[in-house]
Amino acid sequence: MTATIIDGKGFAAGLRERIAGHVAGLKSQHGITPGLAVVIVGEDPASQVYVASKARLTAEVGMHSVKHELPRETSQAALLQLIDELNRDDAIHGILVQMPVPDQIDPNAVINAISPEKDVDCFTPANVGKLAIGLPGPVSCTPLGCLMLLRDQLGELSGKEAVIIGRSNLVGKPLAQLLLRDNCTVTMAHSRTADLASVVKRADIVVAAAGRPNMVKGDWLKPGATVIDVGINRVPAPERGEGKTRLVGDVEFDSAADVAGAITPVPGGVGPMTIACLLANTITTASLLNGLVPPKDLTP
Ligand SMILES: Nc1nc2c(c(=O)[nH]1)N[C@@H](CN(C=O)c1ccc(C(=O)N[C@@H](CCC(=O)O)C(=O)O)cc1)CN2
Repeated sequence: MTATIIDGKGFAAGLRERIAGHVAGLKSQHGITPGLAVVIVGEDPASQVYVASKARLTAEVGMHSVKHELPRETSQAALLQLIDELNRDDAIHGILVQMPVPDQIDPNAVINAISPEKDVDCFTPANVGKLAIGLPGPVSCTPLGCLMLLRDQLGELSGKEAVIIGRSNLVGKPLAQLLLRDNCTVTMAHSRTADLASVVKRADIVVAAAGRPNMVKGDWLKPGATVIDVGINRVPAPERGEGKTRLVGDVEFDSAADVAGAITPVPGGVGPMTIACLLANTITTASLLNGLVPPKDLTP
């Protein structure tokens, strides 16, 4: 293995320390305690873990942290009613509804119910539009985390060839906007891209966000490429015992690490950045809601 391992977990810890400093500043200089409400509907085990971490880390940086756990059978109307209350609650500056939601709830109805001013996921059409044209506002959490890691690793991104595999609203599309802003030449690849391996081969930056375990192989990569693996896939791990599982990314780590210049691991890469950037966005929305300029180090 020759690649540098990008320590997303460590970077996220440092980012949370800086965020704690900004929280202290907002409290002491402006009397504002940023508040984040996280909402989960149902008992999906992975979502429960993520939501518990979000609530705990929100409190750890000194913010007001609220968690709403609703039963699986909650109606859409009941969820929209809660969102409406949170929209009107002055102690809350950020609202996050954990995705996915159960089938009886339309995710678009949920997203559209959240006030764009408190939309810390950057899911609402208003904020997606602001991101596209570069206006201040929250930035999609996982893409912002990827951008921070890339800037930290490479310094200047201008002129780099970036290939993003996956065109989701959550990761692929917003990350393309951010990399374009940093003057990368961006190619969006997806399940219908012809000869994906040769498209990836020309990239200085490869972002794998396809949701397919171990899809990107080492021999697809340009030597020295920087690889950001957004995939979080739980696969069987019989070597650990019967019924055991382990997490893998969308990149075949061992073969990729022999060719790449730098690579994020799974776990410990992009995942922890997603939650740290959620906290960063809460500082951004708390600042904007109070007529303040958000801290430069938390925004793209
Ligand atoms: N409303 C939202 N829902 C979802 C989002 C989101 O950004 N907003 N993203 C994903 C899940 N996600 C955050 O909610 C998330 C995924 C993974 C991690 C993380 O830290 N992963 C660890 C491994 C954890 C494990 O052992 O399972 C890692 O990669 O090191 C954080 C957040 C879907 N829903």
